[in-house]
Amino acid sequence: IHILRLLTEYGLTTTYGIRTEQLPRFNEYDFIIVGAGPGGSPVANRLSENKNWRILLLEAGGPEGILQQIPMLPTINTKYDWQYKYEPRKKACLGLRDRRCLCPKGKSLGGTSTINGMVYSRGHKLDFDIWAEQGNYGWSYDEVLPYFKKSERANLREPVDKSYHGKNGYVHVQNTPWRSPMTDLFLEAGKELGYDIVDYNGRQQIGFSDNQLTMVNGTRCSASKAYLRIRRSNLDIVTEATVSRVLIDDNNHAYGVEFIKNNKTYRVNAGKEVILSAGTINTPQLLMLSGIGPKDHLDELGIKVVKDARVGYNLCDHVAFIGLTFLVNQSFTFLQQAISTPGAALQYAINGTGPFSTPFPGGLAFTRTKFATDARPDLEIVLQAGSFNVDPRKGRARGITEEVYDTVWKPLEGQTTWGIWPSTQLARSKGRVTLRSTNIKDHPIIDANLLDDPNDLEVLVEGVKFAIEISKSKTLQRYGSRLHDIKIPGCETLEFNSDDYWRCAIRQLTTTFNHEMGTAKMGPATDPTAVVDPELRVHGVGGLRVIDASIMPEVPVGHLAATIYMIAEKGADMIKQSWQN
Ligand SMILES: Cc1cc2nc3c(=O)[nH]c(=O)nc-3n(C[C@H](O)[C@H](O)[C@H](O)COP(=O)(O)OP(=O)(O)OC[C@H]3O[C@@H](n4cnc5c(N)ncnc54)[C@H](O)[C@@H]3O)c2cc1C
Repeated sequence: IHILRLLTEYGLTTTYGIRTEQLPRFNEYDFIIVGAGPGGSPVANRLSENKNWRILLLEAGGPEGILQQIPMLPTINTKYDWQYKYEPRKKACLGLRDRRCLCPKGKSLGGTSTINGMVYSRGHKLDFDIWAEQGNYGWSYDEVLPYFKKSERANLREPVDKSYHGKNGYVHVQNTPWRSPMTDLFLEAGKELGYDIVDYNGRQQIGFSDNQLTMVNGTRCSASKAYLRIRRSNLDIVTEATVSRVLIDDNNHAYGVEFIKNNKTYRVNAGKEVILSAGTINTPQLLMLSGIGPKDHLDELGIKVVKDARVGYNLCDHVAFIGLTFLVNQSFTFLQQAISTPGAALQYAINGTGPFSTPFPGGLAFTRTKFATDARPDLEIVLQAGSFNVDPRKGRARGITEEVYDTVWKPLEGQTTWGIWPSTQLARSKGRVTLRSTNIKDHPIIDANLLDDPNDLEVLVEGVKFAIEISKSKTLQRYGSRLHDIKIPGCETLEFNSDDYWRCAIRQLTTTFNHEMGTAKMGPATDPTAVVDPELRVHGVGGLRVIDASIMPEVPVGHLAATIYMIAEKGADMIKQSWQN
C-alpha cells in the first residue's frame, strides 16, 4: 500500500535513507559543498564516486518531510521554506500583501526542489548556444545535451522524442499518473489553434503539452531523493548547518568554511575546493559576506574586500500574471472540494494515483509573440485547471490579499473555473540581491525590479490575449467558457479587456515562477560583469566554484531545475577533470 511505503520511507525515520552526521567527522575534506538543492546534491554524489576523495555537504535545512512527498500538498510558507519576499516596487506586485511578491526558497535536503511545481522543462537550444557565443566554452546546446540526458531517468507517455531523453540518470521524470479532463481540452484547443502537441524537451519546444514532472511512483522526486540516497563512506552530509562565510587566505585562495549549528560556530577545511550551491539568493549572500562582491556595497557594510565583483546583479526571473480566470458551465475541472474526498485520499493511499499525485493539474504551451526576436518562444502559458476560488490557499500563498480575493474570486465560490498563468520567458528586467547586514541570519534584500522593461509587460498582455483565444476555441465553447469580468481592484476606471486594463491588472497581480537566477553570472575574464568563469570558478579567487542557478548568464526558456541538474552534472565533470590533470 502506497501510504505505508511513504510512511516507512519518510515518516518513521528521520533521514529517509540518507546518511547524515551530526557534525563533520574530519577537520579537513577534499571538497566542501554548501547547499543540497539541484545544484549541490548531484555534485556531492558525482564527486563521491571517486573513493579517494572525502566530500562534505553542508545544508542549512533539515531532512525533507513526508508532506513534501505528496505532490498535491503545498509546502511553501512552512519551515521548509526560507520565506523570502521581494522589496516593494512601483511597477509590479501592487495588489499583493504589502505590495510584495513572494520568493519561496526550499530549506531542507533537496532545496527548492522539495517545494517546487515539479515541472521538468529544459531551456531552448538557442539559449545555450547564446551562452557559448558569449565566450562560455563548453556550454553550447550540443555540448550540454549529454548532461541533461545524464541526469534524467525518463519514463514518459507519448509524444516523446526518445533520443533527447536519458534513461539511466538519477532524476525520475514522468507524467502525472492522474490527468485532469481539463488538460485534454487544453490540448485539443491547442490543436484547433494550429499548434502541435509536443515533447517540449525534445525536437520542438513550441506547442502544447501535458506536464513532464520530476516524480516517481506518485511521489515527488527531489534533488536529495534522486542523488543523496547513497551510502558512501567518503560522503558526509550535515544538516541544520548554516554556512556563514567562506574562509579565504591572503593569496585569495578559499581553504574552508565557517558554519553555525545549534548556535555554535565551527570551521572546517577544504584541501581542494569549496563549492557554493546555496541558490540564487544565498550564494551571492555568502560570496558577499566572504568579501567577494561590489566594493562600494561591501565598504558600506565594513566587509574587507577580497575581490571586487558584480555579485548579486543580473537577477532575473520568468515574470507572470495570476489574475486571469475563466468560467465554464460544466463541472469538468479540478474542484478542490471534489478531490478532497475520502475517495481521492484513499486512492492515493492505496495506489499512489488520483488527484493527490499531481502538483497542479494542468498543461503548458510555449509560443512566440509578435515581440519575439529570434527562434525562441518568448511566452509560456501554464494551465490551471481551477482558479483561486477553487482553492483560496493557493491565492494566499501567492500573496493575494483578502480584499482582492473577496472582490474577484469569492463571488465565484462553488462555480467551475479554469485559469491560465502567462509568463514572459526571455524577461529583460534585471534586479539585484544585496546584503541587509553582515549577519547571515538576516534575509538579503531582493529587489527583483519586475516589469521594469516594458517588453516584459507587453509579452504578458499578448499572453492574456492568447489565453482568451483558447477560451474562444470551439472545444471550450462547448462548455460555455467565458472570461470572468469582475475588475481587479486598482484597475476599476479602465475599460475591461482593453490593453490598458490588462497592463494595469498585470502590474497588480504579478507573480514569478520563482526561477530566480543569474546573481553570480558565468562569463569569460574579459566580461567585467562575470563572477565565475566558464568552468564555474570564481574569477580572482582560487579553490572556489559556484554550481547552482546563480551562474546562468542569461535567462533560458522554460522551468529551471532541469537546467540546474545539467549544470551540476557538467560542473562535477569539470571538477573531476581539473583534478585529474
Ligand atoms: C514555488 C516554486 C515552484 C517552482 N516550480 C518549479 C517547477 O515546476 N519546475 C522547475 O524546474 N523549477 C521550479 N522552481 C524553481 C526550482 O525549484 C529552483 O530553481 C531550483 O531548485 C534551484 O536550485 P538551486 O540548487 O540553485 O537552489 P536551491 O534549490 O534553492 O538549493 C539551495 C540549497 O542551499 C541551502 N542553503 C542556502 N543557504 C545556505 C547556507 N548559508 N548554508 C547551508 N546551506 C544553505 C538551502 O537551504 C537549499 O537547500 C520553483 C520554485 C518555487 C519556489
